[in-house]
Amino acid sequence: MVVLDKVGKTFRGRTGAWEAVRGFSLDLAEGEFVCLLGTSGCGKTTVLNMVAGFEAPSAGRILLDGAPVRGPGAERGVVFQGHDSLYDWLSALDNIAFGLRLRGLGRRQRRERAAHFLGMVGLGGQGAKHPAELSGGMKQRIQIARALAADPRILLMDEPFGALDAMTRAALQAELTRIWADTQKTVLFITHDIEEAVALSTRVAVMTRGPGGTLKAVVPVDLPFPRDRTSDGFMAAFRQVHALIHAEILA
Ligand SMILES: Nc1ncnc2c1ncn2[C@@H]1O[C@H](COP(=O)(O)OP(=O)(O)OP(=O)(O)O)[C@@H](O)[C@H]1O
Repeated sequence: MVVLDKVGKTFRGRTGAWEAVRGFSLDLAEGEFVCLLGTSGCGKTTVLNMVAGFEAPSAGRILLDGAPVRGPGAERGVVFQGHDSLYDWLSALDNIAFGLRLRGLGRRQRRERAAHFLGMVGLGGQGAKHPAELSGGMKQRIQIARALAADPRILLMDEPFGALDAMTRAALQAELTRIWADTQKTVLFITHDIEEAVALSTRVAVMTRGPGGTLKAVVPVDLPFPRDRTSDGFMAAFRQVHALIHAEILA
């Protein structure tokens, strides 16, 4: 479904050129949940932004259903870290419904659809609250609901749970697993957290450290959902990914 073929990205600015990503190749099949893991600054966000169509590769190509990505598109939904992208002056429900206007849905349909996804992220009945009245975890759920309501085939998530406390994070991980199982979306998910990557994904893609970050290894995680984090299989996958990352930290 998504093909990254020897993708590179060099940023050119006042301080000169910076090669963020080099020769990165990875294929995503429909319905897969792939976590992209790597040390800080290795180029994870740059890869995701290129798949999203926010940045153009400087080398290689990115294909979606066989056609080159030329910019953002409705079949790709993006969830960022933090919650700055919510509109403060709109209620939670209206934040979710906002993008649906572009899809030509009537007011009533938009609100019904928004309410459905509000329920899906566990916030049913709280749609009238404004962002200032919501906790960080709730705002993050609204962002996820908004992305899901637009019904993209591909979800691109850049450390969506990075700023959350451990308990909220675990709750949202469980919800995301359930939603993914229900909707069969294809997901590319960035995280720093090895346990999160092993808990959520069907494959963990580990990057080398930057500059010129590239794919180091892919670890398949062939364990049933929801995952038992204390099982031998989970521990074994964790150790495998940990060894790959640790080697990059020491490199
Ligand atoms: N617009 C830009 N202009 C110049 N350099 C950039 C730009 N965006 C990213 N970079 C550089 O590219 C490298 C990779 O950045 P990127 O944000 O992709 O890393 P990351 O792996 O997502 O990091 P983190 O885990 O810390 O968020 C960094 O060295 C960063 O400084």
